[in-house]
Amino acid sequence: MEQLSPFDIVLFGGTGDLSLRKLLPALYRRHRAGQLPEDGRIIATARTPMSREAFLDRVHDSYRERLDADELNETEWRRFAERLAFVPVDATDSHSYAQLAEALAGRDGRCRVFYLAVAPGLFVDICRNLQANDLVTPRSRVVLEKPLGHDLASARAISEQIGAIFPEEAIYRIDHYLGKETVQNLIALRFGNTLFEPLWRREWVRDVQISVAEQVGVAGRAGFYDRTGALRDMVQNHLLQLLCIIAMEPPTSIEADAVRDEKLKVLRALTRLEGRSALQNTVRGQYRAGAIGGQPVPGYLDEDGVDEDSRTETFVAIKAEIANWRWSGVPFYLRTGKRLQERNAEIVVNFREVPHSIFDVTYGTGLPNKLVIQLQPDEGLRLHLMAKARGDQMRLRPAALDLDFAETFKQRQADAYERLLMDVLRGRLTLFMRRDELYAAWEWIEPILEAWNQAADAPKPYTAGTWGPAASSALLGREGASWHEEA
Ligand SMILES: NC(=O)C1=CN([C@@H]2O[C@H](COP(=O)(O)OP(=O)(O)OC[C@H]3O[C@@H](n4cnc5c(N)ncnc54)[C@H](OP(=O)(O)O)[C@@H]3O)[C@@H](O)[C@H]2O)C=CC1
Ligand SMILES: O=C1O[C@H](COP(=O)(O)O)[C@@H](O)[C@H](O)[C@H]1O
Repeated sequence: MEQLSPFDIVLFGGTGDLSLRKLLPALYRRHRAGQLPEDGRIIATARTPMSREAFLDRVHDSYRERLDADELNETEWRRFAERLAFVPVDATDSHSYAQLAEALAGRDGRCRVFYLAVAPGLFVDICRNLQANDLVTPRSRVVLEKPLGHDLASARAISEQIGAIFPEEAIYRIDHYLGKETVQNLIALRFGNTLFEPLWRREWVRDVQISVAEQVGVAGRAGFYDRTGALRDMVQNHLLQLLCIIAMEPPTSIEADAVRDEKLKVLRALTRLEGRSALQNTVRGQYRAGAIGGQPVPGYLDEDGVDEDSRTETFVAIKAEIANWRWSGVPFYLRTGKRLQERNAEIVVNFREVPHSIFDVTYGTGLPNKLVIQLQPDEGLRLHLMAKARGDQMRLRPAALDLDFAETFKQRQADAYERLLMDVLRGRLTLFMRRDELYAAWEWIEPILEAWNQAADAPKPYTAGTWGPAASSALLGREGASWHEEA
């Protein structure tokens, strides 16, 4: 295991939901695994003043709530707590950085990470105030949480202002989907094997489906979500990044820019959906009251903090196309939504039918060959094939080759944030978005948003606990396809 050099992580938003639920548990787990150097420190900041003891109590309480009993070892917790400090900072007030400057004094030579787990409206203020207080050292890095902007103009404004303070190679734009183990396995599958590459193209692939279904609703973030919607919250970042990994050309190496160059080409090759074509190739939905797992759930418009006339989409389905030699004419269907029937994220590559069948009878429906890459809740790969059914007749039936990662590797599955935080500390940018990728993603998303804004209709209602509006199935149905739904 590569040794990390001593570091100081300054966690802005250190008392927020993301820090308590994801970031601080991720750091604790890596501490427990012995992967953090002795002198790695974490300085949490937030606007509300509190003592270090009160902060530690809050973190400990949240660990008790969230970590498995066997993970929260009290001796390890006490050792981990020695790394933690708390300093109140009002991000918008340059004078309030004095105490932080004191905590960092004499530590300029160490790796310094500013993790901005705060609303993006504070990003520029924080970076400017860090600079004004001489806290940005040559070994500093800044981690930016999503959403990076609300549209192309705001993404550019944030990026340019932060880019005036931190060089591009010190900016880590997080997309936690890239930290998911299966997404990296997809890179391994594509570029560590010769098997798939000859088939990975328009001649053999009928369509690709990328689907991220959630059972949760707005989960206490209604204020943010109602201004954002599913297209900005999930498609602009997570789904487009998955699409890039699936569709990109083989990079020359696993180095950051080699991979990011290829992802950028995919984003730039996406056929623009605007005006009528945006309306024809997308479906927007909004959930109504229903039931999930037998429990009644309210409709979106009844959620606390949601405008009663809201037209915000909680579901999106899109037929996208990539205009290049490899993928021309292959639909990439994207789908994501809240309050759907199951929590399930998967990528399905549907291969074409055999050009001529020599068999009289086939069992099963759908295409005979598909590769299903399961991201969550379980991680795995399943290759669907046709095989002969037992018996005297030559009858085919579907069969599958299964690779269950948990079973195969028998190691604890690391949370995406663990991997990404370690990459920040190691200075590895491969799994982070570059500025031009961010712009290219917004350039594709923006015309869709404009078309929706100009459309007279509202998002199509769907009942919570279903797979979204009927129009989502119709989007594929009109081309003789259907969403992959495995029993
Ligand atoms: N929560 C999640 O699951 C995810 C969140 N994100 C992104 O991460 C960021 C943080 O989200 P989340 O943790 O949910 O937000 P929360 O509202 O839970 O937390 C916000 C944090 O920011 C601090 N803060 C707010 N204003 C200031 C200020 N003026 N100066 C200093 N600190 C301030 C708050 O401290 P105080 O209360 O003392 O003001 C609090 O610690 C957002 O950009 C969000 O979009 C991204 C993906 C998932
Ligand atoms: O970024 C976000 O992601 C989560 C879904 O992440 P997952 O790892 O649980 O699949 C989503 O719920 C949230 O709205 C969005 O901001």
